[in-house]
Amino acid sequence: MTCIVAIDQGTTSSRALVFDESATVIATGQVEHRQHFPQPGWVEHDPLEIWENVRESVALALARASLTRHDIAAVGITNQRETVVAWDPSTGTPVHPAIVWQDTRTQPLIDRLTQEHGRHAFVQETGLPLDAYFSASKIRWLLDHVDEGQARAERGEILVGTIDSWLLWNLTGGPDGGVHATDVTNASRTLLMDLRNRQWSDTMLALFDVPLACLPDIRTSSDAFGRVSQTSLLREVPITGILGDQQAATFGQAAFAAGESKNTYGTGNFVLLNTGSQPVFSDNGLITTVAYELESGELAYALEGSIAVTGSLVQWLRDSLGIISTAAEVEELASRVPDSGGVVLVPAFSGLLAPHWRSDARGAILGITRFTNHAHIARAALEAVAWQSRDVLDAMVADTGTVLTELKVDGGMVVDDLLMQIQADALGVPVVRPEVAETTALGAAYAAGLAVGFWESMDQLRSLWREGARWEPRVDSEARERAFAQWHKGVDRSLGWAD
Ligand SMILES: Nc1ncnc2c1ncn2[C@@H]1O[C@H](COP(=O)(O)OP(=O)(O)O)[C@@H](O)[C@H]1O
Ligand SMILES: O=P(O)(O)OC[C@H](O)CO
Repeated sequence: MTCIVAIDQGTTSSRALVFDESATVIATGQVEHRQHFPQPGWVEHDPLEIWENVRESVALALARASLTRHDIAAVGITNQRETVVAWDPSTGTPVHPAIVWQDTRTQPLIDRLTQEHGRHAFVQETGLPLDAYFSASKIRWLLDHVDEGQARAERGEILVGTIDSWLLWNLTGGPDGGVHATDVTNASRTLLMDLRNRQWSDTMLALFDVPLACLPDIRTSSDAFGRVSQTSLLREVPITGILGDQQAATFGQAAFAAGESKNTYGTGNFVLLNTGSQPVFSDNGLITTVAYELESGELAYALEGSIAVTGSLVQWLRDSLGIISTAAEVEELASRVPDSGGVVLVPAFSGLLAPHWRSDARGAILGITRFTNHAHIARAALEAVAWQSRDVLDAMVADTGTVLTELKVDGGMVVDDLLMQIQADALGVPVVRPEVAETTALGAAYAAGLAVGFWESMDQLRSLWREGARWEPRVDSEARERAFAQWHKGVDRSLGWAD
């Protein structure tokens, strides 16, 4: 049997999935990595732990599928985006822990640049506002805090990249000829790429003083990136697909036409709307990004609403409040009550991203009475996931006039049937989950498979999409809008809390 391997390196775990030609998952391997919070607002990962976990998850998946490298036509990579790794190419040793997308340590630099230029000064160039979420300020911080960082980066003695580049370089041999490249979707999250020509922007490199010598080449998402090195289980297999995880999910959902969208529920939530071959800019707090570009010339941009805290809110209920012992228990706890009893939970743990973009917001639980119990808090947490998604989808409708008739969903949280019902109720349109909810990995597999002729066309990929489950809205519009207004009251209270 010939298959494709997709590596999905996410915020909480690394997965490897083996897909056959019908886009069915044959086997998976998954390994979680540690989250480091060395100071408030800081989030770090160990790049070597991630690389090791990727190797282990590939080994697990191949063993479970009883396959060897001879059965694998190509490898695709998809990854948590914006997270930055810097390493010494002579040894392959990271010069600092990875700075994760959620990390806000660079807020002072962003504040200074915003004062000087204005928050939206580079939106036409990059699609993005000046924000600590994106890679550029994290790269600047790394080069400032590593011994002789800037000088070594200028000489190419430090390489810098997002997680896809770190994995690609290691997979293709590391110090022995590793390829330093990235794809256009990952590059579009750095604040350093020119959105129109899809190459590093001189203006942005100068603004953040990032040397070109340390950065990867930007390639299309379905490209001949290199072959896996001799030391790997997958040796000689070509790596032919790379996409940032949210773009990969969009591709895996076959949202190939302008107006098609998806919402992925992972550590955070990310809604992407395909806007076609030209970038569309938002008046309502969304960002503009590249959805995909294929070697064949197919190019699509997207509007994106990025929500920082959704699945991680469930982790917080588990790890910090201790009101559940596994993530899955949130559904049972929340279903003990018919509603949140008037409680609104705004999970602005390090500010709010789309559509508010308020770094001064902080988390709030409002409306607590003597009647409130754990179940109400759990229910309010699920409602917060749904309302945050509604805020972003409303912004998309306002920006593009696209009418939402149903919402395609995927990601780790969509196994939660109660959450899916709450989401349908919050939107007033059906929520639809595909049979293969691992659309992130599937998108990377599709990109890799298209490049080697494993799949022939995007039409063929579209025909592989199969509906798995559907939730119809159950509340009337008056009740829905009343609850939504209550949510906004909570959001207003959370703003301006941090200095
Ligand atoms: N049954 C569940 N109900 C609600 N949330 C869940 C459930 N199972 C997992 N989660 C949440 O989903 C997230 C993991 O989703 P995943 O797509 O694997 O994330 P990532 O790609 O960001 O690593 C975790 O934050 C976890 O709290
Ligand atoms: O790893 P995930 O699924 O939480 O996705 C993270 C995003 O790519 C961050 O922008």
